Amino acid sequence: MEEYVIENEPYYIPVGSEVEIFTAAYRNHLPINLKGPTGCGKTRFMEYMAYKLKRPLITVACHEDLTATDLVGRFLIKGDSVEWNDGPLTKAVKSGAICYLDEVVEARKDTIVVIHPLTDNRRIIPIDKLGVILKASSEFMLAISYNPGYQSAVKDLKQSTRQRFVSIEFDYPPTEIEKQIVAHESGIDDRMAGSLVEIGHRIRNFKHHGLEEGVSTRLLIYAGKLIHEGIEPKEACRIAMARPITDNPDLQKSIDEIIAAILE
Ligand SMILES: Nc1ncnc2c1ncn2[C@@H]1O[C@H](COP(=O)(O)OP(=O)(O)OP(=O)(O)O)[C@@H](O)[C@H]1O
Repeated sequence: MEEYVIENEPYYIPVGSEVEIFTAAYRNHLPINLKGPTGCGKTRFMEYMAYKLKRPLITVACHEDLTATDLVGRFLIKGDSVEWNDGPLTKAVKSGAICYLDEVVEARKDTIVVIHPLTDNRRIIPIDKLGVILKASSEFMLAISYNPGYQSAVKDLKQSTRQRFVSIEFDYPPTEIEKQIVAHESGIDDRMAGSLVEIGHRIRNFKHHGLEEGVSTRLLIYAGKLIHEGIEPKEACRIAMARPITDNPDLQKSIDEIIAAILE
């Protein structure tokens, strides 16, 4: 399990009472759903909490081909024999790790059903292929993340799944905290970090004018890193912010204008 242990404290600035809420949920065996846009700090928060609670963290990036077998485990042929291999969820259940299913709506419906008996007071996982039912270690926790921005009728969590989790809502950090994060993570000075955050805010306002999602804290950090390496700031913002978030030339042009105005 050593590979899943987080040895050094991850850099994380709390933005509200999420640390206390997560801790209370953990102590009470409540599964947690982190809701929020991409790149706003959910994964970093999970790493931080796993470190604080001294639990290994097993992260699974969910996708549409992810099967229940991928999570639970499978038999693999090894030489002349067949060996059972625990999947990430089973590993976490046995060892008392925190299992984090990132972007859980991407997973197939039958995959999501596997987590149901683990998220009520039974806290069990049936392993059909072995004919056993495992009871989760008392330190085990299940967390999922979910981006409500991409919500569609086809890709949504069923109420029977949703109502098994307590939810913490995440959003881009408030201005002062986001500045601190961008400066810390990219190495640029506070003034430049302030400008990047301001550009970020202006771009986020476009969300109601055709932009699917605002620019993430992650992208602000990317822009900062490029600037720190010596890339001209306006160019860095264009390639780390304007280009990634939209292919629409009109929107890109408007964003380029914002960048030019702020980085005069
Ligand atoms: N409160 C915070 N404290 C410290 N760093 C933060 C915070 N919020 C965001 N960050 C920074 O933003 C970056 C992006 O966050 P993260 O990777 O956690 O996003 P995410 O919400 O998990 O995105 P996705 O849903 O796409 O996986 C992190 O690498 C981290 O540097």
